[in-house]
Amino acid sequence: MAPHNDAPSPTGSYTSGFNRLPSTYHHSVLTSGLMADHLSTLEPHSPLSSSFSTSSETSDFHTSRRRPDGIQRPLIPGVYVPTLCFFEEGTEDLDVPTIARHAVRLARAGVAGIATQGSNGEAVHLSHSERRLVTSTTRQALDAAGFAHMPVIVGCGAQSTRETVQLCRDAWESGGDYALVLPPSYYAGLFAPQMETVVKYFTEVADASPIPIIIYNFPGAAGGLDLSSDVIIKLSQHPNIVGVKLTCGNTGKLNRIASATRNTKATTATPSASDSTNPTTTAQTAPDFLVLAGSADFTVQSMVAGGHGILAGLANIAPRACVRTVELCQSGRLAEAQALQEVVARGDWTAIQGGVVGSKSGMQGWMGYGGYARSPLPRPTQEQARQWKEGFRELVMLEKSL
Ligand SMILES: N[C@@H](CC=O)C(=O)O
Repeated sequence: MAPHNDAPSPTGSYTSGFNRLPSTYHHSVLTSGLMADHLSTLEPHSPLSSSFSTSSETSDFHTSRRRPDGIQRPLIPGVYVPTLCFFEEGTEDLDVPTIARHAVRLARAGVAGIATQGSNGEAVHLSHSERRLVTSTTRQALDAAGFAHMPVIVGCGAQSTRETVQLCRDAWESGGDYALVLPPSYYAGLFAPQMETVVKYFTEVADASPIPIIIYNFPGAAGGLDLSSDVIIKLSQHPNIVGVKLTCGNTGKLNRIASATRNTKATTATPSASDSTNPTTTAQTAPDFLVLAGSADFTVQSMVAGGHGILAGLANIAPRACVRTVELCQSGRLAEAQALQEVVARGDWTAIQGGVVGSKSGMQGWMGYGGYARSPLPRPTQEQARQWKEGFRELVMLEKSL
């Protein structure tokens, strides 16, 4: 394998506010059965103000949010998996049964939630209608397997505010509960200084989105754009911005964000009684603002720094190892967590170097499914496939032992 540095990059790693909707959108959604094209309802928004809401607006945000299916899915601490997307080998069409099966496998392993169309989900390779199909397939598969309580996060970042809002609306209509939003970066050189353009973008998206926003800070996938703790803390005050995924790997930043956003409000997950396979045996507290590490290789560091878990691609391959590492941290057994973390971090180095190509190849080698990324990403040679499989060996052995 070619040498890489340790900086996360999409080339190597792959990688409700329902009550806050513009009134015309409320009306449009409620009268259209949720299925109409809502582009015509886009409206200009108020200019950015220094604070977003009063405490009374935010105090019952989680409990006031309602899905069309009536189920609330708070973001509890734990492991969230940005799922790989699967394609038929010859046609590169979506492999819908495998998408469904994979989501259920992860849910049964004890993860807290699923994220479609993250970097591992090849969002940039999918049309809008394919994105909707992946999300609705995931939602339906989880429901059918008894995981109706499990939140689905949907990657919705795009280069314009308009398209991002549309993707958020598509995500909501497809069954998504939260939108993971990477800032636009193609025209970053033209942005106003001091991140004003980025703050305005997130504010307008959050104002218009029918589902809450999770900020995705991944400089390697955003032309180097790295949101500071000041910017993220400011955005966290918006009632429809409820979390952050930090793939920047900056645990100092994570610590500042976790401490500034802690305990402004709390709610609890209340799994449905009919959810017979729900692994959550007791109600868990959902933080006001969910702070997640964006890679599995700094899970323990993040938990010690006040984080709530991870949203990490490696959990596609080793969900139990990731869940166990988080659980050990939660129960204060840090030496045991660290022992697992070392194996997880070594496995993640293979995932970081191989990205979606290497992760799919390793999954194919160990689990018998995975296939290939969409063209033009290369298909590994036999020798490369052997190397990707070998790179995950130690981690897969750990996974099988749990
Ligand atoms: N390394 C990351 C890449 C994306 O954020 C991951 O594990 O998902």
